[in-house]
Amino acid sequence: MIRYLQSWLEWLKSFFFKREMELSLIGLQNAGKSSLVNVLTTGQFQEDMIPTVGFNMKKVTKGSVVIKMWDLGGQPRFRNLWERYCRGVQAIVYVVDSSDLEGLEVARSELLALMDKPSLKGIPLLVLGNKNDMPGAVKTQELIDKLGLKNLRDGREVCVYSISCKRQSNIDITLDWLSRHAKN
Ligand SMILES: Nc1nc2c(ncn2[C@@H]2O[C@H](COP(=O)(O)OP(=O)(O)OP(=O)(O)O)[C@@H](O)[C@H]2O)c(=O)[nH]1
Ligand SMILES: [Mg+2]
Repeated sequence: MIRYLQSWLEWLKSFFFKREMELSLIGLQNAGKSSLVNVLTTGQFQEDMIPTVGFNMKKVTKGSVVIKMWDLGGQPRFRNLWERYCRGVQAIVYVVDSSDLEGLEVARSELLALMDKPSLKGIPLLVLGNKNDMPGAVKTQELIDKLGLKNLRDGREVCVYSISCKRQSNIDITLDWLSRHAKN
């Protein structure tokens, strides 16, 4: 009876007291940022996506947490926006196409340059190796090495997951990680 009452109170609390978090999704063009936003907000994956021009904003609610997501364009001409949209967020989500070996080199240099900005010091980083459904996609450990993530762990929380928006694999742990980083 007490357990029932406790869970009911939890539910009531989550209904009335929502916490908000803001995050930015960045990464090269074609990595799957907008696909991830779609999967998180609608549960649907689409093959035919339109490249993001500038940025979009979407919200998703997980329990008592409202997650506000800035989805940035990854083409070279939009990358100068990344820093501005990462300032002050609770988490930065860096999406890479883990099946694009040539792209990983550029993904690495863009990420390291961004993480070097003093304005983004200490902001937790979640790296998502997307498209793990593709043949030849690199595994988590290889992604850590190829992106030079060990160099970033100094004073910043860094987490890496291998995901697929298409197969919707590891989307649940991604959402859990995000909601854990909401401000109290
Ligand atoms: N096989 C596979 N394809 C995916 C996956 N996620 C996304 N894609 C495809 O990758 C392409 C690019 O996806 P987007 O979500 O538009 O990529 P983006 O990172 O938002 O690209 P920009 O907006 O240009 O920065 C689309 O054709 C998607 O269908 C995945 O997990 N597996
Ligand atoms: Mg996009």
